[in-house]
Amino acid sequence: MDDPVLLTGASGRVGQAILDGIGDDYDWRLLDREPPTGDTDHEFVVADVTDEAAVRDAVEGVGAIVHLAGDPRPEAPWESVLRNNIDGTQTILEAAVDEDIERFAFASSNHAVAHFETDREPDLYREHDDFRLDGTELPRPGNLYGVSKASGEVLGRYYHDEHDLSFAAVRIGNLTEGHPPIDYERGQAMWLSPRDCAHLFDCCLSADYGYEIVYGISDNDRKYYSLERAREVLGYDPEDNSAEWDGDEKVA
Ligand SMILES: NC(=O)C1=CN([C@@H]2O[C@H](COP(=O)(O)OP(=O)(O)OC[C@H]3O[C@@H](n4cnc5c(N)ncnc54)[C@H](O)[C@@H]3O)[C@@H](O)[C@H]2O)C=CC1
Ligand SMILES: O=C1O[C@H](COP(=O)(O)O)[C@@H](O)[C@H](O)[C@H]1O
Repeated sequence: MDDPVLLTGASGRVGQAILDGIGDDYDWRLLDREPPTGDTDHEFVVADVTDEAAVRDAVEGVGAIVHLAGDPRPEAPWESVLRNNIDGTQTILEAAVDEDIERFAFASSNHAVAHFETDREPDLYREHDDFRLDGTELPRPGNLYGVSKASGEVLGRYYHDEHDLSFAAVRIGNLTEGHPPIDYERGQAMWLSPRDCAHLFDCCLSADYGYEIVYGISDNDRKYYSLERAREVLGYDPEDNSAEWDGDEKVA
């Protein structure tokens, strides 16, 4: 990718994991509504993703977009997810197709499919259980935040079908600063390490695809999300496994 890549929500946890991992590999244009707290090596746009004029300026000249900006709280109220997550995503997508960008990677979430866990927990969190979601299932959100993430996936489907935009939704599990403790079974099953996160979004920026929904977790022994589609289409090859960690400590 020779053209700049726009990274929205760049100041957050996922944005920082991506920049820590592949910050030197692309010409980044960062966007966040909060100004950077320290020095940054990259161009930084302070803007809200619902501000259409600012978004159009930010998208000008970029070849791809990694769209992370939004309200990440599972308990976020409707007003917030409607504005920040749904309207913000539509604003960026509309600008993206007008700019004819090549690839669009979207931070979706495990919360878009949380109700598949209902009636299956805790068994599905355990190694012996072979239940897997593979990205072909319809959403079953567990909260309004999950509804907003499912809406982002559907918006991507529309912009792909209508405008031929390459769109990859990554249903991120749980990228935590301190790794989930070994006895938090759900967290262990959903863990995405910072380096696997950076690698996965790198794949989204380099692979050829049309419309994809993939799961964003590490290669955990416990899992109920399949990694097959991410491996096959994007070339995702995760290095980490939550079973080898307890909190910040490597135990295997
Ligand atoms: N951290 C995780 O484990 C997971 C994160 N995600 C998704 O990944 C994305 C990033 O999440 P985190 O980095 O964890 O959240 P975060 O809260 O650390 O970062 C989000 C960033 O987006 C910015 N932002 C929020 N609304 C904005 C707006 N309207 N305009 C411009 N900037 C805005 C915030 O200022 C913040 O810097 C979110 O969309 C979240 O839903 C999905 C699943 C799991
Ligand atoms: O989508 C998200 O999911 C992670 C994990 O959620 P949890 O409810 O299983 O802990 C969450 O940490 C993150 O804030 C959210 O954006």
